[in-house]
Amino acid sequence: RRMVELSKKIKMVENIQIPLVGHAYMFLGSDEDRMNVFQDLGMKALDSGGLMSIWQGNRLYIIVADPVNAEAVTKACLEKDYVMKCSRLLTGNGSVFAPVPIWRPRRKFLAPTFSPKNLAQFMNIFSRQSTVMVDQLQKAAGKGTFSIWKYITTYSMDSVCETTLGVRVDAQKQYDLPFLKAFERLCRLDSARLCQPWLHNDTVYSMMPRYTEHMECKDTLCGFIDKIIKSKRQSIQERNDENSDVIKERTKTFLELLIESTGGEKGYTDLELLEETLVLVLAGTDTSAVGTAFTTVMLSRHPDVQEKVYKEINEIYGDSDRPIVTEDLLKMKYLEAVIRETIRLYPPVPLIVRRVDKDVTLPSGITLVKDCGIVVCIWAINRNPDYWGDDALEFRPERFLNLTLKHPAAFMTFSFGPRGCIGYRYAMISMKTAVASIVRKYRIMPATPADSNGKHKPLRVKFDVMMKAVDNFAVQLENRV
Ligand code: HEM
Repeated sequence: RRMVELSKKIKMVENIQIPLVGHAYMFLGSDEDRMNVFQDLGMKALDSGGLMSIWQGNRLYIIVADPVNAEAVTKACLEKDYVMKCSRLLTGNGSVFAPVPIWRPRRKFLAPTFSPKNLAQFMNIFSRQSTVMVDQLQKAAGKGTFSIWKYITTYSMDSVCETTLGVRVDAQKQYDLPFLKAFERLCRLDSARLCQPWLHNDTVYSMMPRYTEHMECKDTLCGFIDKIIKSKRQSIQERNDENSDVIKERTKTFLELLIESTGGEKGYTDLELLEETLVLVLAGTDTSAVGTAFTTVMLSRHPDVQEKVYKEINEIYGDSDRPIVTEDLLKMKYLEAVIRETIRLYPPVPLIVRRVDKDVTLPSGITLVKDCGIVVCIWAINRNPDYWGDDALEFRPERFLNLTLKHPAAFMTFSFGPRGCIGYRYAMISMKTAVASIVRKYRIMPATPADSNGKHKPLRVKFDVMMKAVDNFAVQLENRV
């Protein structure tokens, strides 16, 4: 009843409401249809002052498209929505989807492992893996249109596995490893389940044939990581026995940092380590890969911007083919602006869903009642003309040079508040290294040429756990000489 009263205070989406279903039917259709619905709802929320409401079955969801309300809800509503419980089948109590009492101490242990000092020691890994990616891309250079996604996502997977677990999975060279296949399949199964409300119930899902497949893939993935955890514990023990300072100074993976920061043998159990490292592999791989892939597409469509990026890189390296180091990344200010502008317009995670666990009064005076859901529409907030100007929909990287945000939550790509992305610095290092390595060697060209006015058709996007390009990030490459 309180939700019904609230729904009268916030503009409701105009589509017909079906008894018991509400507006849930709007999300049926293809991945592209679903993304179009999210975009449309976000833009309508913008038009109605930043908030909009929608019924999913018997629950009211509030769509938030302005940074003032987004800041308030991302700080006050830390519980993930019930719909996210589906993903716990894979990540258990891993921090990304865990209930607040479990998440809070875990975030405390995880946060220091992402310190700039720890991240800087990973630079040689990103650099080496990006060299492998550039070599692999040679197969596609000069051969017309192709999808760059496979190359970028395997670069990301190799980097994340090496920095998190300390293993070289060589995904860039061998695509058919059981671990990789299980990872890919699980992402698809999870995404399909999230978008089909009738599969949300655990009992119903456990009776479906796809549940068996889900659990088989989970066993493959977890078995692989569990073996690594056990052997890492063993080698840390051996190193401690040796007491060698030289060895202690080498690169420490997230797994080792977590074992240490939680108190070694007396700290996290193997299960807790498994859940947290699995979260890092899942949250860190495709997110950064999508950001990198969208950036290559934007560079292909904006040759003037690409030339500026190339010039900046050329000033750093000239004719040298030395590897990229941390200091180089600090000099790539324009490239950083290009990546930020890309992920403003094309945020890899276009929305987040939270649950109101106790009444929350928004700055506008509206009180969100316990148990309603909140969809923070990152897509729309990042395009809000009140905060980005009349050219909010245009790709203009210059806006990020010396930018002071009009509101701290106006750029929402990495979310906001205590539960925002912990890996944003890591992601920026990974994306900058990847894009710089590609532009250093290749000229990126669009899949199809621009029209006579130099304009391209709008980029078509779909919702597939993350937001991706419908054409799977098609571009062309040409060697720079
Ligand atoms: C462009 C790349 C990335 C984007 C756009 C992104 C986006 C996000 C967003 C939107 C959230 C917040 C969800 C919420 O507020 O409910 C999040 C959470 C998280 N991200 Fe990222 N992420 C990226 C890269 C990474 C990387 C590289 C890692 C780790 C290596 C990572 C680890 C995490 C973790 C662990 C959380 C959960 C935080 C918590 O609940 O305390 N992310 N990310």
